[in-house]
Amino acid sequence: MENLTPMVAQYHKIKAQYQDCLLLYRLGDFYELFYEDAVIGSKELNIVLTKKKISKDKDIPMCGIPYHSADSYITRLVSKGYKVAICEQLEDASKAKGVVKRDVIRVITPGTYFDNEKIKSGLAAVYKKSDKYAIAFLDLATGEFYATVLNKEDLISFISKFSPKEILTPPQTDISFLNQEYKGFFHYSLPEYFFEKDYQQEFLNHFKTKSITSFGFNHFEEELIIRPLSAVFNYAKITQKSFLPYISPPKPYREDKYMKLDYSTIKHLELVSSQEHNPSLLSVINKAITGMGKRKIKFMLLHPLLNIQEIKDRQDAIEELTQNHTLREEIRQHLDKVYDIERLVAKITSNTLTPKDMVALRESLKKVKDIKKLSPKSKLLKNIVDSLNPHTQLVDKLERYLEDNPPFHLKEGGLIKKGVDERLDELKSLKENAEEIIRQYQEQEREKTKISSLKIGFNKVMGYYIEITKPNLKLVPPYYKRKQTLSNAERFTTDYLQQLEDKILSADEKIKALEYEIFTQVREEVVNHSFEIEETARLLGYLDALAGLAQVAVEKSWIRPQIHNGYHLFIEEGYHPTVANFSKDFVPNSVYFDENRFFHIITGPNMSGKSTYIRQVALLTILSQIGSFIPASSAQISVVDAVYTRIGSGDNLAKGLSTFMVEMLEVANILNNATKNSLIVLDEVGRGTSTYDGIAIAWAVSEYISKNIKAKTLFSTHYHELTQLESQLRGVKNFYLSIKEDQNGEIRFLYKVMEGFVDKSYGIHVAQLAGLPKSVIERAKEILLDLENKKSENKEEIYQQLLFSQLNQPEQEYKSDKNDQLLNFIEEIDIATTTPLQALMILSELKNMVKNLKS
Ligand SMILES: Nc1ncnc2c1ncn2[C@@H]1O[C@H](COP(=O)(O)OP(=O)(O)OP(=O)(O)O)[C@@H](O)[C@H]1O
Repeated sequence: MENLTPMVAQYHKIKAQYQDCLLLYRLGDFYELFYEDAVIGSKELNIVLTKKKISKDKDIPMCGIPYHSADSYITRLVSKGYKVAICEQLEDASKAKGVVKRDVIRVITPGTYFDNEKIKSGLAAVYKKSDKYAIAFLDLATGEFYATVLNKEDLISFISKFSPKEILTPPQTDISFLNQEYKGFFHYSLPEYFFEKDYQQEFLNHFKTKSITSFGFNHFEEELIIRPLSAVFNYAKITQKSFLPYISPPKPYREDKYMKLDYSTIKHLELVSSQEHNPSLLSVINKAITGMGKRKIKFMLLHPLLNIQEIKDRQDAIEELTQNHTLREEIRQHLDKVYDIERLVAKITSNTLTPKDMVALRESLKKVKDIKKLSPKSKLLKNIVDSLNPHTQLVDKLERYLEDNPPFHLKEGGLIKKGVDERLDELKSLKENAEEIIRQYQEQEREKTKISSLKIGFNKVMGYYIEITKPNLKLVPPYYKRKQTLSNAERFTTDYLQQLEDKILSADEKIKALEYEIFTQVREEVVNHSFEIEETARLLGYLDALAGLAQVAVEKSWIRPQIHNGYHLFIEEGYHPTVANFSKDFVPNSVYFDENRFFHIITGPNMSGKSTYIRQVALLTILSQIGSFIPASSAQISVVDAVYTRIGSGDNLAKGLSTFMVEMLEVANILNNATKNSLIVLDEVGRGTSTYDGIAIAWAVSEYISKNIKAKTLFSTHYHELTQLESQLRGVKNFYLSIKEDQNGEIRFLYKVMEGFVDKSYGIHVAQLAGLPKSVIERAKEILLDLENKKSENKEEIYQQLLFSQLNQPEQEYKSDKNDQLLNFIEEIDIATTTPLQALMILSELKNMVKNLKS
């Protein structure tokens, strides 16, 4: 290597250990980036790229960010997926001999950046064995730590529910399928050894256990699950170094406890995030007050329960809170003073805290005592309140020790109250009373010396001194030591004054150091209670979530659905929880599923409310199974094991798959996985291809579900032809969204679901609503009228023939007489009685026939 200055040589040595990171190298008040890092930094942060001279004829690229505002720059880099290594000066630059000692004190990565509340953290490790994926998820900010083994589909859904920012795998593990579904994470590979024996041992040692079965994991999955667990844990430990927050033992994630909600269902039903201006369901029901409560409601929404008793326990709790206003209000008022304890624990244990965080923790824990005074009756609420730990001793100590209004910085003093430490009190009183003490000493010396003009003064150069005017010099006692001679006076000091001066001048520094020491001891004590405090945070979060759901129920007059294990599912006069929120005129609708009517075909013109209705049923079922009340007049909900949806959305192209392919993949997933206890919501399946293919697929899918799966299904469609299934298949029932047509042919949407179907499309009306030019609409109306006025007897026949010729006819036969067929087909068309939709289908078939003929 060329002749490098000692500092550049040090840089190279450190950088070599952090090759995959941008190295922020501390130089005085700046973090500097060099070489390639500087080029990247200046581009990504939009800061000037400069040069640093490292030898007579060599410059290297350099850019710098000020130490005091580094956070915002680091946030930007990390959000873009860079890992940032923070290299600090480890000694006082002014006292260093040679180049200042430096080292990396922490590596900040997208998944481990837990100390910025505006950015979501979350780290996952995935280990693949044959077709199984062991996954561990760790959020350093909130302490969530889960692990499980999943198949590919469930892995996608897990990732979308927990949304980790960083996913770690051994090299060559392909998880690109995740990226196709769920964006928003960075994938890094870790060396194989992170998943192997030594690291596993490190992990077990940390938790002082011999096996992860002690955390509740199954013995037969142990060998697999420990791999991502130890990888994720050791990665956090290695990157965070001494800033690693407290990590509680991992918990098994039991997906079989919860209703299955796959990624597309979560997305299509807009459970936690929505497109455009629609609100998500979460935003409507999330009336929790604390961070813990808000996170708990999100978890509950993404994990509806299957166990009836558990659901009922939640319902009982929410019911009590809706009926007992005082109880609800008191809980919420207490929680209003509770900070995000989980985040506070992370900050305190990782030593990234400010003194204010410690006070915030104290104030939050103090509220537990008040909450424990409440006496709810329902089992779950009682359990929560009884299990809450008031942390009496710790709170007392924090109360006795911590000042109520400490400064922002740890080393500025002002942290510890009086009465905690004698030395500290003495120092403080010395500092506060310095003037008085000096005045008293001056008084004392005046009396002793009989010099009434004796004066004690202070300046920065001399410190404290006793000033005696020239005429009085003869009275100066022998223990006075001369310090300075002025023209008309002399200045002295005494041993006592010297001691006082030392004490007073060093008191401030000593106070700060002593306060910091005491504060650190108190912090240690909090760290030792981390596990119990996190448990308290979780219980408060649960209480907050239940009180929040009760608040929604009261504000919106929602009712308690009856939950049962049978098959039927009735919702009377249900509302869509998010759409109805914004529309005063929302029309309620009912749904009624039982063994004889479980497959509902919903027809109706565009914009008549089909999609809203079928989503509403799914959302109300999900809400019921999280234990929430729902917007309806009454409801009986059978526990469903999964909600599947096939609802078109515009963002599929990003996956590189055609819309139709995505549609079919989703349908395949449903047909392969749904059971009789599932709820399936299909919105216009088959629309993405030619009309005939579409009808054929929709028809066959309906047959398959109603004959083989028998799941409760809502199928909205524009293919009126499907309504014929009602007479052919058991369980199939037709419904339509009604509209009203006045004498002038104007229509009004009534949004009411009725039994049966209407064989009219109203396409022109919707076109009119959409703002097509008036002349086009008028002309279309004329043509339609003309067509409708003429009748045909064999219209249905032709149509049936058209429909089934493709479904039933052997291909060979079809080809042999295609010429004749085409001619017959055209001859048999009765234009007068063909509806616009049928006309379109006929046109499409004609095109197909001509294409066939040509080929
Ligand atoms: N029950 C209701 N009461 C009042 N307004 C409703 C109701 N249901 C739906 N709407 C309103 O009607 C509009 C259209 O609803 P929706 O998208 O469900 O219709 P659609 O029949 O599925 O339409 P398309 O067939 O074009 O997809 C929405 O903007 C919605 O706000």
